[in-house]
Amino acid sequence: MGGSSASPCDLDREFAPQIAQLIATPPLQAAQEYYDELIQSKKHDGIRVNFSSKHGKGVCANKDFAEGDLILKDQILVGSQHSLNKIDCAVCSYCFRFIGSIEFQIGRRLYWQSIGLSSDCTDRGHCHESDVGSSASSSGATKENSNTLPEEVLVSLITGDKSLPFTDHFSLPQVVPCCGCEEERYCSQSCADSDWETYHSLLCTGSKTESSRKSALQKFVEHANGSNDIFLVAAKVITFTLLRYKKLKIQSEFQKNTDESNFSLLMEAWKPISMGFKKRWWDSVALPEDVDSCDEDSFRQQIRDLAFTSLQLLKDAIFDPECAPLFSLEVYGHIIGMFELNNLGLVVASPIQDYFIHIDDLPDDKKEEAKKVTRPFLDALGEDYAVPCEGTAFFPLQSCMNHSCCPNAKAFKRDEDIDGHAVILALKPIRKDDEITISYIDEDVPYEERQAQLADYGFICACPRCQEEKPY
Ligand SMILES: C[S@@+](CC[C@H](N)C(=O)[O-])C[C@H]1O[C@@H](n2cnc3c(N)ncnc32)[C@H](O)[C@@H]1O
Repeated sequence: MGGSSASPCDLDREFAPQIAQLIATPPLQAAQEYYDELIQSKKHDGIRVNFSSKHGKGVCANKDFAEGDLILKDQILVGSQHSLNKIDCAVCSYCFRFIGSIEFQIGRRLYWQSIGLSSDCTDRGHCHESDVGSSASSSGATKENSNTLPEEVLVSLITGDKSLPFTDHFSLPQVVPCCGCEEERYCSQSCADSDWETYHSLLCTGSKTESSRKSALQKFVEHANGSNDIFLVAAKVITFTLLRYKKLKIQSEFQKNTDESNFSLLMEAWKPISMGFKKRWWDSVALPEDVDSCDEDSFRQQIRDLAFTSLQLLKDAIFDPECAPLFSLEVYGHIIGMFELNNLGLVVASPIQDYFIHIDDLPDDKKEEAKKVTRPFLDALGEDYAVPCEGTAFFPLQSCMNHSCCPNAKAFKRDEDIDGHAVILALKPIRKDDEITISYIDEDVPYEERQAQLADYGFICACPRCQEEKPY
């Protein structure tokens, strides 16, 4: 679609040349320098980022890897837990580690479940820890009680008054609340400070925030929660850039305050994001199966309108005239497109699973005793008793890895990987200079299905396996 109807956003016209620079693929040399520096600063000496005319960026091995070797632990640049997943998992909003205690995790999940809020419920406007114990406040309840545990038992798990056996083997970091709002919680003061400095000071809806911004932010969040929570992570990209811009501005105080010098600071602040592979969201998203191809234009127009509504709400809250091009629909669409196209799932396994496995593995006498206490909780949690933390994140190096249906590496969390870092392990021996590939999809399905899934990423796979299995 793109060009078939004019953008509803005035900024798209007013700042067209600046926007073109923001969304352009960075020059090869600048990109190479950026990745070389990043790899050096993070000491990922086993890899390098290469550029080819065929698939753009790709990651190559800088040394031999044996099967099972760790290739890379890639730190999130910008990420966010899915809104609905917040009901199931309490994690640090900065590093995505599980926090509190096993009792806290189990208690809050069963509590929300008991009052009808669960991750398959669509109204999640009221899930604050401060509501615990006052179920009348949860007007969003939509589900029958699915466990029979008394509310006071659940509340005492959350408050720490009740403990479960053997949880001391699974201690989690204490909850450090955001100094402003009830939404964000951390595993340490240092994560709280980093989040504040990097994104959250502009997105906090708490007491430190001026009331007009607060209500605008609340409207933005409500719209994202009711439509697509990818807007929340897109907003974080914008605040990440704005806050970097402000820091650079302070550092370069001696420079002239012209539009030109401000824009070059904005380009510098945007640099880590500029490296991500991007396309306009509404142009690149695959047409859902239930949308007829003759309705494609109107489908794409609807997505663009949805993004525009979200952007307007975000602008009401945090618009900064010095960084106006960043608030254009064109840039917003490319940021969202970056998350859609980069295979950027964030997953952290729940410690609840390890806890119940531990109970099951106890010697018989201890096991019986412990199970008498834990069984009702396990039964109430049901089949999905250990939902992992899930979200969307931009990993600067993992996002340079190309896809193969016969990959030589895999994103895989080991027992010790308890935060949001992406962990890439070798699936087979990899020789120095080989390209490192991962699979963006479930590769254990037939050729046609794989190609259909890869349509979401905007390419047709021609890896050795696909060439072999391609029907003539
Ligand atoms: C996560 S990025 C990978 C890095 C990308 N090559 C770049 O230049 O930034 C995903 C995009 O890379 C391209 N890509 C990845 N694997 C590919 C493959 N096997 N064949 C063709 N294009 C591929 C597609 O355009 C895809 O949407």
